[in-house]
Amino acid sequence: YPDPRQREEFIKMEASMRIGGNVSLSPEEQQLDAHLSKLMLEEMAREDFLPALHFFKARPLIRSSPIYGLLQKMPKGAALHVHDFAMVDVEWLVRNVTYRPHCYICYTDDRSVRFYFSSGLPKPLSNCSTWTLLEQLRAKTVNVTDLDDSLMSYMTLWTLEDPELAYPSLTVVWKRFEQAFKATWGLVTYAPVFKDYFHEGLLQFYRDNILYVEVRALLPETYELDGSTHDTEWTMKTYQDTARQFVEENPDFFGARVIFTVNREIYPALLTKEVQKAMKLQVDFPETMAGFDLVGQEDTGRPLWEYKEALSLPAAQGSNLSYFFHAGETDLQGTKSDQNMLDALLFNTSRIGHGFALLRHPVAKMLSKMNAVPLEVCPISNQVLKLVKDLRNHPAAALMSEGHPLVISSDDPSMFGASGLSDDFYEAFVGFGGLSNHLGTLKELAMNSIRYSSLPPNLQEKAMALWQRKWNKFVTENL
Ligand SMILES: O=c1[nH]cnc2c1ncn2[C@@H]1O[C@H](CO)[C@@H](O)[C@H]1O
Repeated sequence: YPDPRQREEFIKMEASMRIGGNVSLSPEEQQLDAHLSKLMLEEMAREDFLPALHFFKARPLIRSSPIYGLLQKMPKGAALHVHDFAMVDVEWLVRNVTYRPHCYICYTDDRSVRFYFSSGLPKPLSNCSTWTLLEQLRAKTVNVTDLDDSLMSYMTLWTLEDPELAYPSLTVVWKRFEQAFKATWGLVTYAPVFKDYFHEGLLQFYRDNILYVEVRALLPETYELDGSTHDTEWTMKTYQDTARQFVEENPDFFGARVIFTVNREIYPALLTKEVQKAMKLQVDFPETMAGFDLVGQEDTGRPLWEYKEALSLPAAQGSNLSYFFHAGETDLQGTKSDQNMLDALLFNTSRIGHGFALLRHPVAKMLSKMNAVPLEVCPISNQVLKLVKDLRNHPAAALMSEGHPLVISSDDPSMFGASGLSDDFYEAFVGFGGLSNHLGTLKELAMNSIRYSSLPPNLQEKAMALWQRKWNKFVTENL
């Protein structure tokens, strides 16, 4: 006959192992927590459990849920995993950016679009129609709203169609995903737009109650109307200036740092130059440069190990360049890329982007836990990019239950129709634990995002103090 006291102890033990399991709550926090539990019960009693639905179908229901309302108001800390050109909703790109003068458009053979700002007719692109000035196209168009809606649809995966029909396979969804970035490219690399885009991106995160952002950035050349270009340093400096300006305008925001990224299609011999560039940026922009990463589809890209020579340079040269590798964003087991998490850890990565495959790699999992190398978990991204259907089955649900270090982020909110971090927090909070989660979970997730940021210790302390003030205010205002 089982001993009921021992049973009680085991249950407590599990609860305390969870993320947030040991966070102590003030009387006010306990009151809010009780309210939150009631809301969670209601959420779980719904006929459709929202994290089990595809986000494209769940979004309107999520947005009207009281839990979402709270999560939106909650100070969520930092967004540590977001990509440069997927921060701002596409509505802003179309309604603001494409209405600026000198904006040309062409339609590609594979049903996408390209944009380019130019004082004269741009040079023709292969596999693209002739360039048309958007202003003229709109003047000739009867239903401009339809035209604008169609422009938006090229720059996001978000659709009202059945997502399973629109994106039947991983290959298809990734192709459309990269197409959407290409469609965005000519708008966001136009120098005047580049600045405004980042400012708007910070604003959208700030409005979602996030106080600090780390951007994965390709740092491309940007161009002007006359076709002249600016180099990587310009791009980096513009990030720095824009972040500083934003903090001046909004003193309760903590700023932004940049993780320089290169696509993992690059030839290994060519990565050396990129890593050297990263080391130089680290010296020239110590305030803003956070580190280096490789991006793009992991299954089809080169495994990290093929880049080992280039990636060994910083240590050999005494550079303090940090790594923030994407790794384990794959479903394929036993492939070369399936070792990326281990290799990321061997290269001393500061965090792991995704780590979706971690449960299948006990050694990598142990190293990540022992060395406190957190995963950047992006629930909606993993669902839309077809790694998991029902978010209750996301590996992070298990990892959260055993207190594995992780943070929640949104990856590419504009691509998925998400906004800031709130949608991903909803999926994580409700989907990865249901009633086992509580206010302590949310508190620890938010604190993790500051603790595991690339900010130096003295700034981390300041950011944490700022977050704590906001948190206390949030708690008292929502009792
Ligand atoms: O979830 C992701 N995994 C890997 N790469 C990504 C993800 N999201 C975006 N990018 C990469 O970042 C570039 C834009 O900066 C995109 O072109 C894409 O290759």
